[in-house]
Amino acid sequence: MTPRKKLTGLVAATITPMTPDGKINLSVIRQYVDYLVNEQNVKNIFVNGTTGEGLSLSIQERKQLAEEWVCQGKDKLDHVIIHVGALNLPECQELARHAAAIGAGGIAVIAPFFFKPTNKDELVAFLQKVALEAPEMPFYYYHIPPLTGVKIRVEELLDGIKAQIPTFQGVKFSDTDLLDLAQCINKNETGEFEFLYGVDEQLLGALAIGANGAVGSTYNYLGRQTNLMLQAFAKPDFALAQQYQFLTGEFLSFVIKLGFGVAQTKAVMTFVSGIPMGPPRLPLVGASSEFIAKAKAKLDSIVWPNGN
Ligand SMILES: CC(=O)N[C@H](C=O)[C@@H](O)[C@H](O)[C@H](O)CO
Ligand SMILES: CC(=O)C(=O)O
Repeated sequence: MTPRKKLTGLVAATITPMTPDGKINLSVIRQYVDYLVNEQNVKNIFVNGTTGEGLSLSIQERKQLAEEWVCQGKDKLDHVIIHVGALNLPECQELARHAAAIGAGGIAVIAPFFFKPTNKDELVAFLQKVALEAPEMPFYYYHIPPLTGVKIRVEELLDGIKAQIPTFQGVKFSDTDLLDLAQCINKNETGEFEFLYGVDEQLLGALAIGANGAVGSTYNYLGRQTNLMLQAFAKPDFALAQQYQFLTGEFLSFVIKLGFGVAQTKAVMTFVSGIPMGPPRLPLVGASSEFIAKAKAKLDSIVWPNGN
């Protein structure tokens, strides 16, 4: 495998822009890439995941999106990771081969969540079959038990993983179990793997435990401020880092009380960036105008440290 730049810092879980009549809207992706790089200082993306409604898209749509993101991200983005998870193995494998063919920077796979793996060996067997289809691509396991219901601890999964999945590169860890994360990081003594945290509300806690970076939906529109939190943490200026986490948390706890998911994320990104993200796809339904007005007023009311 060719040497690659380590994946650290922020990764935006991209939204899938849609037209008012519900088709994927590739035409704004170029602008979206420029916005992330220039306005949010975010140079890594995670495509077709939860935020991207990846599991609500057809295989054809997922391929078109992956191609467009890779193409528009060329020479602008550092890492383009494509989520290729699905409920059936042949589709995962097809998407993995496709990601490799178009020159993506890595692939990620969620645990299948209709028929679920019941133990580590079953999960690894599934992941291995996908990884083998893209033998040159860094492979990430996407751990998101609140959505998959697959609660197999990542720490357990890591044992002997390299022997089974030689391309294994790390985990997108979207769970609040910081004990599991800590034990993963403790096992990763040589630093060969990357642990990217996925609960944006408590990233600072995960950084203290040793997470290498973060993948999340909020880095689409709060990437700039979260980058300042990462800088403050690295300095270290913990008081300043806490200020940023408290303030992003203030916004998130406000919108979570109103009901917050991918549909609302699309609306927030639309008013913050000015790029039309369009409606979500059923079963998700669009955010109400009341939600949008309240969320916008809340975000506008936040006073960031040093005016940043
Ligand atoms: C369930 C879900 O979508 N999780 C995202 C990433 O994994 C997060 O980025 C959240 O959207 C974010 O933490 C806001 O709750
Ligand atoms: C949030 C996240 O990482 C995803 O959309 O998959």
